[in-house]
Amino acid sequence: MARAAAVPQPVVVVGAGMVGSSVGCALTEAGFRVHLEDAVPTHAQVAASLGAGVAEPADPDAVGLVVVAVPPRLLADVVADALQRFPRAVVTDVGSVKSRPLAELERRGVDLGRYVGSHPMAGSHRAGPVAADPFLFLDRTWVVCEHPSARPEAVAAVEALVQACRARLVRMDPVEHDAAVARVSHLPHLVSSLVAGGLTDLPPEHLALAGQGVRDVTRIAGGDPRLWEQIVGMNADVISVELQSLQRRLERLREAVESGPEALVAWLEQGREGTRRIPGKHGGAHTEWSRLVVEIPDAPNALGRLFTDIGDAGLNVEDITIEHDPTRRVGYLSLDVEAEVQPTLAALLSDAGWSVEPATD
Ligand SMILES: NC(=O)c1ccc[n+]([C@@H]2O[C@H](COP(=O)([O-])OP(=O)(O)OC[C@H]3O[C@@H](n4cnc5c(N)ncnc54)[C@H](O)[C@@H]3O)[C@@H](O)[C@H]2O)c1
Ligand SMILES: O=C(O)C(=O)C[C@]1(C(=O)O)C=C[C@@H](O)C=C1
Repeated sequence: MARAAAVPQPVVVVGAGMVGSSVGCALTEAGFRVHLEDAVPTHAQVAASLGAGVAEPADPDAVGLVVVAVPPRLLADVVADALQRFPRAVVTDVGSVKSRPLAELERRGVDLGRYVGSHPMAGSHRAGPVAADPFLFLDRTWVVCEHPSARPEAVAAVEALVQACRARLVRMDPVEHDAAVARVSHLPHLVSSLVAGGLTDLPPEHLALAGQGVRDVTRIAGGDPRLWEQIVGMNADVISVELQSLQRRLERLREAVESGPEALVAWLEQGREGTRRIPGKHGGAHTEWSRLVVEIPDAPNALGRLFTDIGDAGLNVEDITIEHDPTRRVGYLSLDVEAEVQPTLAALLSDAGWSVEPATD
């Protein structure tokens, strides 16, 4: 694989959890030397065993780049410590909030010439090194938050990191970043938690009716509460204003529900318009895929045979998800494809003996 220019090596990742290990895997895959550190030594060892780098310490004077991937409230401490321990290294962090850690470092009078914060807009509700994914950042947005004291070579090194992880670089000032993520990441998480929390007192026979809709709305609520408390707490001022605005909109929504179809349709239209304004996951225009669901029998190599048949069809599959039916010994593979491709792929897979259904969700 081609090596991206100018990531200063070796790289140290401090915090070998989900994001840190994924950075380690992506950089190792791209040919860079990575050393892993974690307050919990087994995390660094597990990450190393998954291909994220080595768990041995680096020579501090030789280190070119440090990527800090610890929980948000620890960012300022760990960044300050890294700037001291690695005297020649550029230091970045991947924290979900950018203004508060920077302000804290400035307040302490730390020389920030070698520090530039950043934030990959890719993640998961899973935590720890076992969730490491070398492709986590592929074509995803990664924000680099320059600040007035940052040296140009430090900015260039962090931008090279983004490139090496094959992400899409976006430059943004830390305050604007925090305002943007409050609306596109933090508020959605809180609303997801609110909806999911409302399910806890439902009787099992009502929960048995749960379809894909509630699963889509609540997936992110499965994230680590200790991590999300820190993300939300570090951006609380902005999020508080967002919540007040949500509260007013909820009140108007209630009035619309009570007042009849016209007003409610306007709300639902606006919601649909919002979904269309979200760019595709990989930065392209929003696309509505058509979905096919294929039943996978509980038989040796069934999945392997299915992938071979999909490959033989020669058609582009945009996304896949696999689910298991706990009551029958089968799984379901959902294939997202362009609408015009769906009937052809359905016919080819049916001809190959698969049970195929179109899906509307
Ligand atoms: N979860 C996401 O989807 C996501 C996405 C982008 C960015 N982030 C940000 O990335 C950072 C890490 O999040 P994560 O999801 O990887 O969490 P995680 O819990 O999977 O990993 C955090 C790791 O940091 C380690 N750690 C804690 N204190 C430490 C210290 N003082 N020194 C060294 N290691 C220490 C923990 O042991 C753990 O292995 C957070 O700042 C988060 O805001 C998270
Ligand atoms: O995919 C998820 O599970 C996420 O929540 C990832 C997500 C987000 O997109 O909001 C969450 C927090 C991070 O700071 C960046 C990315």
